Amino acid sequence: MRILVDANVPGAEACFGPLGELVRMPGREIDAAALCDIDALVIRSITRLDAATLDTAGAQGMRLRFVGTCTIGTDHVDRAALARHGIAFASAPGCNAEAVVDYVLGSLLTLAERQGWRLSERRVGIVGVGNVGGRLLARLSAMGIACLACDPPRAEVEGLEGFETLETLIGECDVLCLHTPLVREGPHATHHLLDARRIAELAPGTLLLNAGRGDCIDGQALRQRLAGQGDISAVLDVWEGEPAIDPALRDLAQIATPHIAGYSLDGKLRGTYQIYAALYQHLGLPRRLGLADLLPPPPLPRLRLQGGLDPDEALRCCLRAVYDVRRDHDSLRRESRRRGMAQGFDACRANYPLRRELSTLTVELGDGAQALAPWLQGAGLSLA
Ligand SMILES: NC(=O)c1ccc[n+]([C@@H]2O[C@H](COP(=O)([O-])OP(=O)(O)OC[C@H]3O[C@@H](n4cnc5c(N)ncnc54)[C@H](O)[C@@H]3O)[C@@H](O)[C@H]2O)c1
Ligand SMILES: O=C(O)[C@H](O)[C@H](O)COP(=O)(O)O
Repeated sequence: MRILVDANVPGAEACFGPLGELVRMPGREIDAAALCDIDALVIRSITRLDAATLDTAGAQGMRLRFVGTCTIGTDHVDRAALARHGIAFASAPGCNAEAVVDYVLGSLLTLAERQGWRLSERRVGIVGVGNVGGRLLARLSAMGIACLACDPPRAEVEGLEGFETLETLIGECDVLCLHTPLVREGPHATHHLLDARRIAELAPGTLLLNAGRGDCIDGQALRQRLAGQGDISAVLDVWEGEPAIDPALRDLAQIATPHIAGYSLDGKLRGTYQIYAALYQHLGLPRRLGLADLLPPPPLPRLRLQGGLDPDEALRCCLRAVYDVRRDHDSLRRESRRRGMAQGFDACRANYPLRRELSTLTVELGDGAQALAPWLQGAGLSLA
């Protein structure tokens, strides 16, 4: 059996090596020709598998029978075309959701520090309350932070209680976090969900964060609002036109990162493992590995806090000990200036440094720090 795996999929040798010949390729280079002499394909979100690519490969005698994407998002794959060619498909729901929540908390605490506000005093609107948004809602609520949730597809099925409209969130929240998939058609389409009209409605002082998909925001309208009035802030991890993103928007965003919100080692290995499990099931083979076999111990397992820090400062210390979002902002700026936008964007992702999730850190609370326990635990830290 021949398996083609994106070069940016960790744990691939252990998971897929025993099945046969493993071929590695940069995800953006996987095209119809690459699909012709393989039996299984393991990708990430940068490989576009559209009908034209599959039809071209099909006409050349493709024998591909399984495609797995080690990602949450699936908008890069035409699932109907895969089905038409008789190819099984699996994705990795929720695999890196905790990492995205770490990213959101780190970004909010960084802007709180720069702009002089406290996280506990903000009201946060969450748009898209699935694996990512749901975990964000759970962590912020456990910290006692006021949240409003907007998820019309869920509200339709579960009832309106607990859900607000996007207009309410825009009118009432200081922070708006977008965690929606990219859906181009239908009653709940998310393409330009934040369009020019909604961007104009954001109150001065609003912080807009997008870690869903770039096309969920009209980037040109956001750039105009940031450049013109300069009275709102943006944290952007995802962009229209990746990897050749708009340099002006990058410069105007308070935090600008190269689609790495979910890039913890834990999240990536969970994704690999979910696809490993799906492929073995597809082949009717028993699994020999557990996720714990893939995950190394964290480099920083424990930290001790004494009294004296306020809650935001204490959480910032713990978060930055594990993951500092400012590093990713700086590396996008540096690499895109050095190599050009598209190559710099991809270089940051291909050479991404080791990052673990917040939950891998256990915090000991010393004298005077005990009162921080609910806040830190709510944020996702383990307490000794
Ligand atoms: N930046 C990153 O690194 C990163 C990492 C993981 C996921 N993502 C993106 O985030 C998206 C969400 O991830 P998830 O794991 O929470 O997915 P999910 O499918 O578990 O949840 C998505 C939620 O969005 C809701 N939704 C759909 N249309 C909506 C609309 N018009 N308005 C409001 N809500 C709507 C759905 O009902 C669902 O509850 C993914 O599809 C992916 O594109 C990005
Ligand atoms: O959908 C996802 O899971 C994320 O967007 C994913 O982490 C993005 O990483 P990529 O697949 O682009 O390497």
